[in-house]
Amino acid sequence: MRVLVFGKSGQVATELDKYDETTCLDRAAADLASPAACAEVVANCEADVIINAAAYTAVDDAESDEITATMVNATSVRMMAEAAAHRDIPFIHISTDYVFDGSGTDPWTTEDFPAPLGAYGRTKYKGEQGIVDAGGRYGILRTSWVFSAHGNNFVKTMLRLGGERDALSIVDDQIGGPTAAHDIASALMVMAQAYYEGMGPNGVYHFSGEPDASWADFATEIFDQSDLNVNITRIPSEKFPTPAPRPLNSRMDCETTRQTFGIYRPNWRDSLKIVLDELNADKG
Ligand SMILES: NC(=O)C1=CN([C@@H]2O[C@H](COP(=O)(O)OP(=O)(O)OC[C@H]3O[C@@H](n4cnc5c(N)ncnc54)[C@H](OP(=O)(O)O)[C@@H]3O)[C@@H](O)[C@H]2O)C=CC1
Ligand SMILES: Cc1cn([C@H]2C[C@H](O)[C@@H](COP(=O)(O)OP(=O)(O)O[C@H]3O[C@@H](C)C(=O)[C@@H](O)[C@H]3O)O2)c(=O)[nH]c1=O
Repeated sequence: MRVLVFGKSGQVATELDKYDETTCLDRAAADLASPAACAEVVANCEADVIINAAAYTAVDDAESDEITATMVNATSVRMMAEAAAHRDIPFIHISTDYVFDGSGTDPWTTEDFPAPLGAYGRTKYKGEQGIVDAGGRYGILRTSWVFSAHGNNFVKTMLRLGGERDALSIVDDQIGGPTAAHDIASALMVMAQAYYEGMGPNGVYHFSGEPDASWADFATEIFDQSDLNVNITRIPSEKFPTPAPRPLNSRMDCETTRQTFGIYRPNWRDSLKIVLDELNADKG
């Protein structure tokens, strides 16, 4: 199986790059700000499966730059999916909990209707719709709160801030599943194999680490596992204003993913240990 990955240096793409089956394209090889050029890459590629791991992920910046975010997260995605459909190549894409409005406390199922609160979520939802409209074979994996030893993420922000300060205020009313990039890559490769064998049904799938937690719970575990002594004040979202509103309820029901692909929710505390070990090994 030959898997062509859009994105190379991102958190998930860095983990996908570790698999023998993958070839990863960086921005120079495929710039998602140029949709026609990306569609051309798909039209001419030699791949059995495509995974798109590139995206405009700066949630707050997207509020003031929705045009670029739309180009990268929606227009290019639609055109790449159309080119893949034309050649009958399965197209696997990653989406986000931020397509939901965060209401209620029940885990979101794949049947629930997205209603994004901000520009990033809006552009990601448009990307999903473009893939469905393209009419080819596809799998969309919605995940949440991604962390890894590479790139920008909450774990690395906490380690940096925890090294500078002895007290932090962290939001405690947004609840979701922290998910390690290496677990997402593993799930994507299981899906890729299924689609390659003609067995993966088209659809949207949910995948997040368990148990569900607040950002404050996540920060507490990061500091515990790192032996950093930081006093955490648990605050409501309104005490931490950001340009983009975040959903309060990001819980995701991952049952269909388990039933369809045999992919289980990973325990994020175990995965965090692996990531912290990797960061420590990089330091030493
Ligand atoms: N991060 C998270 O918490 C979550 C992410 N997701 C989704 O998971 C997927 C992977 O995210 P993650 O690995 O965290 O992403 P990162 O933010 O770590 O990396 C984004 C990647 O996209 C690339 N990229 C951005 N703009 C362009 C462009 N115009 N052309 C080509 N490449 C571009 C970046 O390239 P470069 O290095 O050149 O900038 C980088 O490789 C995305 O679809 C994201 O929406 C879903 C839920 C949570
Ligand atoms: C730095 C910091 C953040 N926070 C809060 C703000 C926010 O509600 C929460 C997480 O902040 P971040 O900006 O790191 O995370 P954010 O960029 O919102 O992360 C999101 O990224 C996109 C790409 C996704 O798809 C989502 O699933 C999600 O992972 O933590 C604090 O409460 N205190 C702090 O000191």
